[in-house]
Amino acid sequence: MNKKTLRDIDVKGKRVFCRVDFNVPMKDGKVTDETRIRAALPTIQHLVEQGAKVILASHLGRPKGEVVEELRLTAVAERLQALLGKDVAKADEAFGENVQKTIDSMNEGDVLVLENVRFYPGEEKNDAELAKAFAELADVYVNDAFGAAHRAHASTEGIAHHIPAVAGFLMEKELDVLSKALSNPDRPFTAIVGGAKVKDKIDVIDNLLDKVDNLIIGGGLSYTFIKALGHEVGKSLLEEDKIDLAKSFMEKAKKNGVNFYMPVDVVVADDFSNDANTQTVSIENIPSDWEGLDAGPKTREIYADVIKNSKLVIWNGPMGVFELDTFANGTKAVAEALAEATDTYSVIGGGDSAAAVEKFGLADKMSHISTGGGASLEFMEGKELPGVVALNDK
Ligand SMILES: Nc1ncnc2c1ncn2[C@@H]1O[C@H](COP(=O)(O)OP(=O)(O)OP(=O)(O)O)[C@@H](O)[C@H]1O
Ligand SMILES: O=C(O)[C@H](O)COP(=O)(O)O
Repeated sequence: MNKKTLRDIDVKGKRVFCRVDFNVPMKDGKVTDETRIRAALPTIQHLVEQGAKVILASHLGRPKGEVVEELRLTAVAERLQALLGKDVAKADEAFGENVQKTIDSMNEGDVLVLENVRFYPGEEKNDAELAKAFAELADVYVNDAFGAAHRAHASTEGIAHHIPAVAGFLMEKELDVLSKALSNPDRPFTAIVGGAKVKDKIDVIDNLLDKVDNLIIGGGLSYTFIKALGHEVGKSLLEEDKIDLAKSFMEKAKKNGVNFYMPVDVVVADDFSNDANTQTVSIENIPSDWEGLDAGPKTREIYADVIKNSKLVIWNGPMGVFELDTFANGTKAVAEALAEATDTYSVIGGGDSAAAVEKFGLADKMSHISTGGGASLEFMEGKELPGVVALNDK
């Protein structure tokens, strides 16, 4: 990586403003998935061990510049305290006089969690004054929030222009894995793109077609491709205005010598529910009143074979409506094939695909599960991440 990291600086006795992504799922005031907190531990532990005064900042949810009681970071700070096994203080604001006083009284190795940075309208606007106010709290800025690196906000981008700014260990690892995958991949290299809409995946499919050996299309976006082949898709998800684009992707695959895989059979249902009537049909025979919600058994077998014969697989987006058990088999087949393919390096692109492998209990069998949904997608699209660009060059 051409950016400075924690390894390049001495933090002893320094006040370190460390941006993390503690945007974790919550229910009834409790953290329901602490993956992102755990992922930030190596950086936090390093800062503690090196004797820094550790000031942690994060957003939680989308409070839109206002204080939303349920989106305070108090429960998150409690989880962090339990995971770190040491006291973690929590401020009720993210900058200002009170916060300054708390920081003045910190000792080396102390940890403080600031309040949700999105309680302030200036955060998402990347307001220069707010960025300066954050910077005044600290001597050094560490960005470990890969999941928020695609956002140019005051605590992810603006602050980096005021004090020395480096990447944390999680940020470094995420960028290393994803850049190696895209710039110097082990081959055969397979990308699996699923999820709901073609429109959200246009740039990622386009960019991947220049890099991969195999492209697998699945999930709701398959139906626009099935329609592009001239078949009817019944009540399945279809983006009429993207049919020509789907055709152009198939042509680009051919031109680039990329093996293009899409479903050959699908599971259709008469209702969007677990108790729906279902049948498996080939893509030429989707009944007009039914909706395709999962990959069929032949498709699953083909996808599993491609995966097992790959050296590197990156996966973004589920193969069906995996949240409903009746339609989870396609997504599960992909997750299981990745788990069984021990010679294959698997990169799960955050978001729903990460939730799916968790749900199937296969998370520990994957080589790398990104903590970034939107961020990993934008990276795979070939876009620069503002939170990374703003860091100091090596
Ligand atoms: N055949 C289908 N019909 C309708 N919805 C589908 C189908 N297959 C998958 N989905 C839904 O797609 C949703 C996820 O797709 P979406 O494009 O929103 O995000 P994603 O691809 O998971 O992106 P990320 O992984 O970055 O969060 C899931 O909720 C899943 O139920
Ligand atoms: O959950 C995420 O993808 C990140 O924390 C970014 O959150 P955002 O989409 O609300 O900016």
